Amino acid sequence: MPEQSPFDLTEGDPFGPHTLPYGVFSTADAPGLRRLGVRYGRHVLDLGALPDALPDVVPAAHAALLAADTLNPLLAAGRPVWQEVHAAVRTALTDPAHRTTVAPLLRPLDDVTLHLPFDVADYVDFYSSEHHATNVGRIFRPDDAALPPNWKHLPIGYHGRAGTVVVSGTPVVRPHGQRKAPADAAPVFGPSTRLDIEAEVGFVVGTPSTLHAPVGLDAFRTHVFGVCLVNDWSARDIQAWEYVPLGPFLGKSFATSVSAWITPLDAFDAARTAPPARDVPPLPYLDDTAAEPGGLDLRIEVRLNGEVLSRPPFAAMYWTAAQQLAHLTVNGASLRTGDLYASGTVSGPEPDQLGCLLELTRGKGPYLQDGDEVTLTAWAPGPDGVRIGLGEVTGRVLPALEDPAGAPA
Ligand SMILES: O=C(O)/C=C/C(=O)CC(=O)CC(=O)O
Ligand SMILES: [Ca+2]
Ligand SMILES: [Mg+2]
Repeated sequence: MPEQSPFDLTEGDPFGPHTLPYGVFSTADAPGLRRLGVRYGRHVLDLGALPDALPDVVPAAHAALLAADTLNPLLAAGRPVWQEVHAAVRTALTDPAHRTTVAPLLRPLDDVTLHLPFDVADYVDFYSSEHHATNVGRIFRPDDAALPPNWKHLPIGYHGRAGTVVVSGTPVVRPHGQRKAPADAAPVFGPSTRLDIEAEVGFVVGTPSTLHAPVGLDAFRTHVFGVCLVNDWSARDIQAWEYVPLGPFLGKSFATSVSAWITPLDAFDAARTAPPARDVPPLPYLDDTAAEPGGLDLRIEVRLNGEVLSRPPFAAMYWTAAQQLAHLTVNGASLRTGDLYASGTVSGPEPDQLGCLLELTRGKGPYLQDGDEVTLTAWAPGPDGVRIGLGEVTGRVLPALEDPAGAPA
């Protein structure tokens, strides 16, 4: 069989010219050298080499951004530059006149190592699925109303730990911590026995904002560069004991996995959809009734050791990413390039649409075992019936370390 050209994508490939996600890669011949890349089919375009190869297509002014070893300089450059770079990449990959020049810059995906694509500044996690919040409320707080009284007035969130955001493929060591079941007399310390996943979608901030200048709903596209997949690993036993009254802490800060590819926001224009009807009118800064549809029709799939566990529908999220950003900054807090905020666990109304094991097993387990591998994938409808792939976020659970907090010798 003749070798297939990297430009001839398989029919229905979700990484065609309408997707073009950005990442960071290295190759075996220079493992210490990280380079920006764009995924095209089963190949990665070496972005750093593009300005020299195609000076008439890529503005020379962008050469330094593209030669960086992380996406942050490109993220910081702002939306007009994102659009210029995108247009140049698309031309490079789709105009047959450039094939001979571009072909040597395409590396087979199987030959590269993918890295965390951006330096994460702040990390925030929301709680914006009504189905998830209702289910978790019933399990964690059976004597209270399932949704707290503030839930339909603001997108609840908490600040997570940016330094432990890891790229897809990074193993996750089972964390140690304190836990105490209601019937226990005292807490015990040890490896989590209720390690869980949370299937989420992440939004990556490019353009920073200034202190005291809230980012309104209409400025979402100015600031948000793109979308990734997130697995917010959660130790339910640690979480249940520690979270009152300040919220999640060590039960979630040990690792948060993100996909290696960040897909530009504009790739999801055909996937925009109206969010569910809000039965409580939001305050003006969150009122999106006059705005462009803020929901996104992303179809997520959760697999445990290869077997499909559920298919959470992102279109069912109550609060949108634009509302989350407006809320995140309404007190005057500023955004930094590389801020990551995640949607919160995505769950739909059906039993096979739940985004975590806590819900899938109604709080009874089983939870993750050592050696288990969890993979989230997703796609969205694109123009003309094509699929926009979000890649995957995968991670395997490694056994807990031996007594990491043992008494000093
Ligand atoms: O309701 C709670 O006490 C806790 C909920 C979560 O663990 C969810 C969380 O991290 C936010 C989310 O992913 O929706
Ligand atoms: Ca979460
Ligand atoms: Mg986490």
